[in-house]
Amino acid sequence: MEKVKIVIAGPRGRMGKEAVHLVLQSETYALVGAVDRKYEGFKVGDLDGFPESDAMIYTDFEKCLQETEPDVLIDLTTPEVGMFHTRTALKYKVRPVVGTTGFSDEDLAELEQLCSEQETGCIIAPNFAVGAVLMMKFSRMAAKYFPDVEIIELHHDQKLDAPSGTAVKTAQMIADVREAKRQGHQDEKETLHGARGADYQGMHIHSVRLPGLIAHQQVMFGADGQTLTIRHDSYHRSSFMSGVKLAVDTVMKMDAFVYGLENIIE
Ligand SMILES: NC(=O)C1=CN([C@@H]2O[C@H](COP(=O)(O)OP(=O)(O)OC[C@H]3O[C@@H](n4cnc5c(N)ncnc54)[C@H](OP(=O)(O)O)[C@@H]3O)[C@@H](O)[C@H]2O)C=CC1
Ligand SMILES: O=C(O)C1=N[C@H](C(=O)O)C[C@H](O)C1
Repeated sequence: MEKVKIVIAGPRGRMGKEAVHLVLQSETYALVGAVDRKYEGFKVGDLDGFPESDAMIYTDFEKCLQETEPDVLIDLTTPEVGMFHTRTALKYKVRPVVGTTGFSDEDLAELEQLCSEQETGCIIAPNFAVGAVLMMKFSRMAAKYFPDVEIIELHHDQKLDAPSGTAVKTAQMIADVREAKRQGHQDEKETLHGARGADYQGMHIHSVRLPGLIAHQQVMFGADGQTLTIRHDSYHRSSFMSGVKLAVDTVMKMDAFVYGLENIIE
C-alpha cells in the first residue's frame, strides 16, 4: 500500500512537533516536507529534538508543494499563514487538514467554495481532541433544554487568538438549536469593560490565559434551581493526535469541505 505523503506547516510549534512525531511513527504516512519560516534547506531531522528524517524544510510553500507533491497538508501555524497555506494547497489539489484556529466566517466560506471548485477534500478542525468534540456535541444537546449558557475557555498564555476556535465552534453548535437570546439582566451594565466577556448571539464567552494551562473549556448551563457544567481538559498535546490521524485518513477518502470533527466522528 502506498503511504500517504504529508507536508507539515509549523513543525517547530507546540502542535507541529507532536504532528511530526505522529507522522514519523506511522507506518502508513510519509513525511515528505515541512514548511517553516526559517531553516530553508535543512532537514527535519537536523532540528533539535526531532527524530531522524530526510524531509526537507521549505520557507516557500509553493516550492514545497511543487517539489514534494504531497497528498495532505497538515497546518498548525497562525490564522493568516494558515489561510494562505490552505488556499494554496487547494489550488494544487493537495488536501488540507487544518488545526490552526482564528479563521473568520468569510475565510471558511472562501475555502468551502474553493474546495468544491477543486473537488478536493479539506478538513478544518478547531479541536482534534475526541473529548473536546464530545463536549461540544453534549453542549449542543443540553442547549435544547438550557438556553442560558456561558462558555469559559482556559488556555496557556502563548495563545494568539481569543476566543479559542473551540469556544467559537461550541457557540456555533449551540446556536444551531438555541434561538438568539440576550442573557443576564436587561439593565445589566459593565462597570469594567469586558467583564461579561464576548457576546455570541447573547451567549457570553470568557477567555482565561495563564501559564501552566494547556487547553480547557467548560460550558455552564443554568435554569431554575439548577446548573449543568460540561467540561473538557487537554493536559497534553498528545490528546489531539488521534483526531489528526482520523482527519488525515478521512480527508484521503473525500472531496468535500468539513468544518469540525463532529461531522466525521460517529
Ligand atoms: N485544532 C486543534 O486541536 C488545535 C489547534 N491549535 C491551533 O494550532 C495553531 C498552532 O498552535 P501552537 O502549536 O500552540 O502554536 P505555536 O506558536 O507553538 O506554533 C506555530 C508555529 O507556526 C510557525 N509559523 C509562523 N509563521 C509561519 C510561516 N509563515 N510559515 C511556517 N510556519 C510559520 C511558528 O514559527 P515561529 O516559532 O518562528 O513563530 C511556530 O513554529 C494555533 O492556531 C492553535 O490555536 C492548537 C492546539 C490544538
Ligand atoms: O492554541 C491552543 O492551544 C488550542 N487551540 C485550539 C482552539 O483555539 O480551540 C484547540 C485547543 O483548544 C488548543
